[in-house]
Amino acid sequence: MSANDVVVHDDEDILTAACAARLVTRLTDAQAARGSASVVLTGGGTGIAILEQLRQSPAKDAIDWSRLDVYWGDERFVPAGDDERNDKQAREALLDHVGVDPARVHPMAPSDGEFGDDPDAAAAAYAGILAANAGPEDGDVPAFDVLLLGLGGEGHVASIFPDSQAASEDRRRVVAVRDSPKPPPTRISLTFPAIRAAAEVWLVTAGEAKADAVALALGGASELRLPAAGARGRSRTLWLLDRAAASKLGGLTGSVRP
Ligand SMILES: O=C(O)[C@H](O)[C@@H](O)[C@H](O)[C@H](O)COP(=O)(O)O
Repeated sequence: MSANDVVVHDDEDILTAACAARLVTRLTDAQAARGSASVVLTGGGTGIAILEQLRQSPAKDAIDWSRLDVYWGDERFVPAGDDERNDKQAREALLDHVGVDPARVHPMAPSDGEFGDDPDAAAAAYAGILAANAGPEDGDVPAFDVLLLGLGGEGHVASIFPDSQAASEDRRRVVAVRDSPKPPPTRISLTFPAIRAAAEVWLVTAGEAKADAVALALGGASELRLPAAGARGRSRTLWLLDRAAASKLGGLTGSVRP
């Protein structure tokens, strides 16, 4: 497992702008090397702010959007047009404004879609989409170039909440989540085995309300109690924080191996 690299920025605006700039570099490098790239998006205020920063950046035109696969790490299981949908928010913030290939944008199913109100069927279908897009050496999940995660104050990532079934799932790559403590209650989420298929995992968060979770995760908390601790990329795990979120790290930045 990769060590945790920690980078701290002054405030949330600089954090999200710098993260958007990193995405340009990471995705253009992957496209130069292999012809295409893949990214896994997250919901939440910080995750969507990164996409807005990217939309506003002239450097976004360096990405060949038609050769990018877009996935989601989790989704709120609500109807297609609902403003709560992570994919709707991502489209409004960025995807509707760039030349993505609709066939390469892979949203999780809504609650009024082909699987009706059955999140287990929708989760299983998404696992099928991941498997269908995995390369010959990838197993059943693509080796995503970068997987973005926001962070909850109690340490959740994607829709993997503390002490939940999703946090201890070691077989299925995508699961339905019910009774989520963060509304809406029903969600679909990648599990740790799917998250860890990514080459790089970037945990991006801002604000004092996240400081305890950041310090505990980087201090070696268990992934069952504090799911952020279990989110690791194969070659890199990068924590991108603002000063407030990093305020309980005791100045610890750089490479941290709990
Ligand atoms: O759909 C969601 O709600 C998320 O994907 C969730 O994991 C989110 O990223 C965190 O809760 C952080 O959200 P904030 O950035 O708004 O704090």
